[in-house]
Amino acid sequence: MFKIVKRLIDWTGQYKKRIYIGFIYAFLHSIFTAIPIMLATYGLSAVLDDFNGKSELNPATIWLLLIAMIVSVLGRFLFSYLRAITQDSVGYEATAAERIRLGDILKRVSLGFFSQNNMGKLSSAVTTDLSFMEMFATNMINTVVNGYITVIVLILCLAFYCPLAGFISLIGVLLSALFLNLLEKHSHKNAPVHQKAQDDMVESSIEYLRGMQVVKAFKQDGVAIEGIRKAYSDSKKINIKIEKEYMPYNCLHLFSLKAVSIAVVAVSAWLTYCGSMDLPVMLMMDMFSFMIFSSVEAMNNAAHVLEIIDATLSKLKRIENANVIDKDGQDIKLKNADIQFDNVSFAYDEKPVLKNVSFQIPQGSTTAIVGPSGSGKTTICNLIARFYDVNAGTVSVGTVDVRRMTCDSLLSNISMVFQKVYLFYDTVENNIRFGNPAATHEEIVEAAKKARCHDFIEQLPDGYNTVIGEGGSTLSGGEKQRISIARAILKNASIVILDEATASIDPENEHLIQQAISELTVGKTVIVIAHRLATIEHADQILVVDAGQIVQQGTHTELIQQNGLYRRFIDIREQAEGWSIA
Ligand SMILES: Nc1ncnc2c1ncn2[C@@H]1O[C@H](COP(=O)(O)OP(=O)(O)OP(=O)(O)O)[C@@H](O)[C@H]1O
Repeated sequence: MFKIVKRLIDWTGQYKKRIYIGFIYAFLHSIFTAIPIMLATYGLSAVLDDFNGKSELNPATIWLLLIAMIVSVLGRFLFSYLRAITQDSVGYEATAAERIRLGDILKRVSLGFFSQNNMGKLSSAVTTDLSFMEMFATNMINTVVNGYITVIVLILCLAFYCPLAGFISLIGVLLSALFLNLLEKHSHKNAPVHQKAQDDMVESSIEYLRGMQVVKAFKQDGVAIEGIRKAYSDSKKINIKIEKEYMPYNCLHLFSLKAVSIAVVAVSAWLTYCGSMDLPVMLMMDMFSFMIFSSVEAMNNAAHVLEIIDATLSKLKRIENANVIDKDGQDIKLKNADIQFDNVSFAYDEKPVLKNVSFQIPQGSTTAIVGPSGSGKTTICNLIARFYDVNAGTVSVGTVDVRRMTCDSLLSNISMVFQKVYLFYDTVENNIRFGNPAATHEEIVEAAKKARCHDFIEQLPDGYNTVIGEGGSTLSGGEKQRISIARAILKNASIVILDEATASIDPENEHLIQQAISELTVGKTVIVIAHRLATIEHADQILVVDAGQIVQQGTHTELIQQNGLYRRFIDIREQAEGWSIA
């Protein structure tokens, strides 16, 4: 238990000092808890001695005792308050710091990390797991450490009056610690199972909500909800099993404490009966015996919760230890926006995708990438942005190997417009500002005008302050696309990577999107995964990708004359668009 508490204290990092100062306040609080009882005992003895004629009671002594009792009760509240304000907010602060740390790490890992780690696990780590830490981290430190500080102080006070009672109490605490240890062993075994059930529940719920459109369209709610039902039922079964296993040790722990309380009462009564203990001291012992263990009684929950915290800390550590791809990277200011692939080979895990790919893209030119589905077009773009690291060869941007740069410094040179646009649950203005957090309202409006979205934004109920549904659910596909272009325009990066929409967009929307793209790409180095004939035809260079290799490279005029994949591709596109090249 103390090992986990130590781990928890280390986790609080820069706030550790406040936890230790809190322990001092907890110690003083315990002393001030014992003092009023001891003063009351002294007062009662003095009253009884006076009553029995042994010694005369001085009224000043009574007043002094009363004042001392008031001071010690006030002291008790003061130190309780000081401990709370010093320790209790540490959980919130350490959790906030951990959230920022994880966010920063997840931003810098390879995208492959997200395929290897399921979303349920990652989502519950940054949501439920950290909320759990937020609520229980300092609470548990307080329960365990401050609880034992209190019990030790009270046992010492007890031993001062009656060493035998102090010794019995110590045995009680040791016995309870033994049962807590057994309880902990069970919780240790169950904590990862409990956590997995929790992750499965989060993952199946996310999956169900994400796939709601498909569920509705195919009327398959029964099939879709099957996974959730199983996850919820497994979690229920595991929690009941944990509870059942926990009960016997919990009962033994509480029984040992209660039995010792009764033993202390019995010993003090017997000693009083034999004449070796005064009546007031016996009353004090009885009082102590019922309050001495209250701080240790709650340890059963702490032992169980600490095991879950231990498993959570291990999970957070695994994420923190994820391979950050730019840990040796430097902030480099690029001299130009040339892009170069030298013999690049790349595989997703074991699956080879690109083989010895080499090409050059001069600054300010437009390169169209075409090829069959699954040939590796998106992968090439992902490697320019270093979403993954190459297995062999070099990707250079501005003549610098991308591995020499930090992700932030590389990506500050690149704007990406994806087919699948993601908008955040936030205002339209903040969604556009994502391209440049320092942008003013006027700059945002300017970018929105260039991206042809100003007019429809003005029509929204709160204009630029309208909150967009999660993922952009309250906007049309074309509107979302133009907002993402406005973001890219605002970023004003020298390299633009575009994935042209394949889904059919109505002519009006397509026209507006093309105008927005023209505004975005003017004077930039452009790499476009092209589907429209007009884009392909006007490109300075076309890369034809097939099965992870560049099979043809040149301008439209050069490639159309060759009897290769490009010619066949153009024939198909012409038929699809109803075009004909003379
Ligand atoms: N994250 C991933 N993990 C494993 N394999 C992947 C991953 N992403 C893509 N692939 C595989 O790599 C290959 C190339 O994919 P890529 O997305 O680059 O093709 P593409 O040419 O852009 O296809 P499309 O035109 O259909 O978008 C495909 O076989 C695909 O299944």
